[in-house]
Amino acid sequence: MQSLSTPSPIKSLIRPRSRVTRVSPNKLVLQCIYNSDSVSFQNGVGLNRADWQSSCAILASKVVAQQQPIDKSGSGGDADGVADHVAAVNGHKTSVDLNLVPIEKATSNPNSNTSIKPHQPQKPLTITDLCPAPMHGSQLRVAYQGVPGAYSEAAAGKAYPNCEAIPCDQFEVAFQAVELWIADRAVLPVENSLGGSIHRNYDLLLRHRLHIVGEVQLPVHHCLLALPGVRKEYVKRVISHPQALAQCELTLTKLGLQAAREAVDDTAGAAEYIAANNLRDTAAIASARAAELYGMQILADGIQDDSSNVTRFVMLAREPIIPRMDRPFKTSIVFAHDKGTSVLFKVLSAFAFRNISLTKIESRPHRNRPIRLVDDANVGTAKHFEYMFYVDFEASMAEVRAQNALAEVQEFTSFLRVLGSYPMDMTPWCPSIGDDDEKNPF
Ligand SMILES: O=C(O)C(=O)C[C@]1(C(=O)O)C=C[C@@H](O)C=C1
Repeated sequence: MQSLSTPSPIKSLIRPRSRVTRVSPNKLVLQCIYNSDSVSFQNGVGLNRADWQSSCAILASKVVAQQQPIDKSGSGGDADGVADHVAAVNGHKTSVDLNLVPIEKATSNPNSNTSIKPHQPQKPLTITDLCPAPMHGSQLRVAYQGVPGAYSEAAAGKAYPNCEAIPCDQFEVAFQAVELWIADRAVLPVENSLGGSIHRNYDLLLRHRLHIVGEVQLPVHHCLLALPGVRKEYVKRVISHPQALAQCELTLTKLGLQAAREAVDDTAGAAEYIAANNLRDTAAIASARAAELYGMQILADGIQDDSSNVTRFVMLAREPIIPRMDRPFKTSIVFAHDKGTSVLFKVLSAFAFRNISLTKIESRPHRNRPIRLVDDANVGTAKHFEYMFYVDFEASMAEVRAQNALAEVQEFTSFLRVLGSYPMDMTPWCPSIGDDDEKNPF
């Protein structure tokens, strides 16, 4: 991954949340080259960061004006029959546009670096052209939440080696950066083996229209950082991302720290904050890379409560990938039902009957209708909480059994969306260094 000299993250001033719309490929005017010191747009005009941010806001508002509403007629072209099926289940056949190479627009938009020059020979599209899967190219811009040194930055580098990692100050901004073509992908955490689900990202997956195109699992090895010369006994406060605090809770207690815990936006941001404010009574939980970047010393190494601490990140793109069957795939869906949780057993049985393993199930409040009143003449009125259910299962949407399972699920549910069908992260398991055999599992 290209190393960044600590650029500050994109702030949430980009624009209000994106509507269900799609920016067409010729809106690449929004593509910015984001450097550590200054940012220049494709036309070469140099800008400082403040200019860049306000330019983003202006450009963003232009894009909103130019965006086309989603074609609800179902006439959008999909890459093949499988993608057709996915889109149909999604209930929004809009996203895959075969016109990936805007040939006609080449002459009308000379500034666009994506247009094919008229004299270039035209190569036929191949399966790779249709698949916005990892390009491993140096130009791929990948949005993550946090500042350099955050685990999310490392996850972006693992998912897309040689990418240009773009820091964002909030998860939502990372979604927006992709929707606005400021970034090509976002890499965001969804769950940790100790801390559990990152609920915010589950909610955002539903509110935005990005597609999961991959996953990456990152072993998370935490360090306790303080300014050089600070001893453990001086530490009165430990600050970090809430997930990191949760992942180190037992060890912090064992270290005998008499310190209050305080949550901040990200682990590396905590280190940066201590360094910037010369806080000699405060320590951060963050990575060894954050220590290096912000001139901190490592007071304790490997302080996660379990050496096999791992965070799962999803890779998000504007377009889905075409599901395949030549390697293990996972599919993520979200569904709800008017009649509430009673449908859950039926839905899950659609997978069980086909021998499809579930790898994850999560429920979140149904934002549009959080409470359902159930009247019973004899007993009175009961209030049931309503949920959205998120399920990951081990099959590709290219498999008939997965298509049949989803067809059945669709019958049982009032809402169903396929968030993505994508290759499973099969990288060999390598837990953090350290032996936690003696640690209490509870
Ligand atoms: O704060 C960071 O460094 C992050 O990348 C965020 C985050 C998370 O949200 O879970 C990522 C991995 C670790 O689990 C701890 C924190």
